[in-house]
Amino acid sequence: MASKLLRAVVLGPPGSGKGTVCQRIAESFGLQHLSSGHFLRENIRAKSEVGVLAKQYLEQGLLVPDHVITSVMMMELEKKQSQHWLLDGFPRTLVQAEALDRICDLDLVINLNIPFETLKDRLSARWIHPASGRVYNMEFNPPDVHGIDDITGEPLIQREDDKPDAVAVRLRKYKEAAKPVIELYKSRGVLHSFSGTETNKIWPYVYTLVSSKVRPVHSKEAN
Ligand SMILES: Nc1ccn([C@@H]2O[C@H](COP(=O)(O)OP(=O)(O)OP(=O)(O)O)[C@@H](O)[C@H]2O)c(=O)n1
Ligand SMILES: Nc1nc2c(ncn2[C@@H]2O[C@H](COP(=O)(O)OP(=O)(O)O)[C@@H](O)[C@H]2O)c(=O)[nH]1
Repeated sequence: MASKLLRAVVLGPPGSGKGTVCQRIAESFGLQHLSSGHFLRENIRAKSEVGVLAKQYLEQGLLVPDHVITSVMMMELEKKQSQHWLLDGFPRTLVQAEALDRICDLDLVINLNIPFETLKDRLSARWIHPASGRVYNMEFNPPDVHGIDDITGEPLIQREDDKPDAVAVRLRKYKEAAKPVIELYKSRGVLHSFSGTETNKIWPYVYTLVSSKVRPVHSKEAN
């Protein structure tokens, strides 16, 4: 199998399971999972310059300006040059995709196609542990103790932008912005789309696809 470092992206609307799928890929293949939303929320908590600027956009379910998120991601990617990585939530627009093009050639783009009603239901039941970015769902993967993070014992919160009004705006904006990005990757032959309402059913196909590019951490072959 090629030893080239994997450069992969997971695309999909809010609630489509990007974070869930990326976490599984990261664990199974030892890849770095880089979530743009998580970096932005960390900056907001730290009240950094980027965080202060980004806060107003996230609260309204809007995208932060391209140059802001691009500079955050380029800084993070620079630190990970010698590792396999997987991007979650970036690129979100054609301008962001073009910026990413300037620093790497993508090997794989995974596109999650999930019905609108399913997205709305999932987001209203999503709870997160803000410090780590761990994601729970009151039906799909509830915490051991209601409202409490399994690992740290700290309280879980619901994101402001998971409230119904913000969700509708986010989903509409996603469609508009993502269309040219999906077209670009399709035209390059790197796009792989997966449709369905359950992550557990999509996951085996994603696993097989990623296995064709990187060796799983726990496979017999790897031991
Ligand atoms: N390239 C990006 C990525 C994220 N965001 C902002 O960060 C928020 C949260 O991003 P993320 O965690 O990726 O969330 P969504 O995909 O919107 O939802 P999710 O966790 O639900 O993927 C977005 O709504 C948006 O305001 C952005 O402006 N530009
Ligand atoms: N009911 C259900 N919830 C899921 C499924 N897959 C993921 N989730 C939950 O749906 C929410 C959105 O998933 P997440 O991975 O955060 O999606 P993202 O917004 O695309 O990153 C989270 O609360 C997940 O725990 C699934 O197959 N069924």
